[in-house]
Amino acid sequence: MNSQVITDSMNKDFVLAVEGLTVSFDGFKAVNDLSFYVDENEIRVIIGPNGAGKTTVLDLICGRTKATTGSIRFKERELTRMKEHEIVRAGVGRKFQNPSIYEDLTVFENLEISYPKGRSVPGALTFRRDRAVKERVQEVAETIFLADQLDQRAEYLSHGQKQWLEIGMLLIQDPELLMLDEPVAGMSVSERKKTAELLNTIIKNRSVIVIEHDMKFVEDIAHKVTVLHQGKILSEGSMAKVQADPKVIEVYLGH
Ligand SMILES: Nc1ncnc2c1ncn2[C@@H]1O[C@H](COP(=O)(O)OP(=O)(O)OP(=O)(O)O)[C@@H](O)[C@H]1O
Repeated sequence: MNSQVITDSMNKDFVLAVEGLTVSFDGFKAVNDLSFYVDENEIRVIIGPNGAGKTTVLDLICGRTKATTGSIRFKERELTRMKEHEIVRAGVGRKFQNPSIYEDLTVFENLEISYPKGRSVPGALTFRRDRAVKERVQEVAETIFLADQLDQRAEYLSHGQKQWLEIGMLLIQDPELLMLDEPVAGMSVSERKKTAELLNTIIKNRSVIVIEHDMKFVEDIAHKVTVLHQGKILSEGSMAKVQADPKVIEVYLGH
């Protein structure tokens, strides 16, 4: 263990601590002895060439794929020993590349059905719960720029709005760690800008991990960038640092 790892792992402020993480598919290590740490209120962007292991890292954190060895600590809990739904309940939200919204429901209904069922409302009377849900839906709709579209069926939203709605469906559960896989793919320039704004707003209460190929967008949001290559960290640090790293230029940015 090098001194950087020792210093990092002793700091209790990390929301997420990934250490020595490896997953082997029939002997092929898609993620290979990976360690990284995410702070509270941090936007971490993971970049790297196709097949670098980016999506597999998110799959491991959310419990969709089981680690072969290593540890994933989220606020003192060991995620590698937990099931996917337990990890969601512990406060980890994950958005996949393709939106999985309900096209035939309205924006309001999509958000409403994502409101956590077990969440207690003071006084727990039905009308109180209904009011709490409504207020929360309204609040989230404003954050995702869809407050004027609450009654619209999701199928009529633009591609970008559908992506925001899915982010809203995760936000309503108030995750402390939100993971997004290529959130601006297929978006217009103005939608990309608004998505950067959205991420910079929601970060106040949580940490976010984003996988992204759009370097302009990465520049707009990343507090720190982790560059993956062949399941390992090739480079890590500020956008300026990784952009100037000859290794990163050689395997990724120069292409
Ligand atoms: N379930 C699996 N079984 C076997 N191999 C897998 C599995 N999941 C991923 N892989 C392999 O692991 C490697 C990493 O894949 P991954 O999807 O994590 O890369 P990525 O960095 O997200 O790439 P991209 O930018 O193309 O999405 C690839 O070679 C992929 O084929």
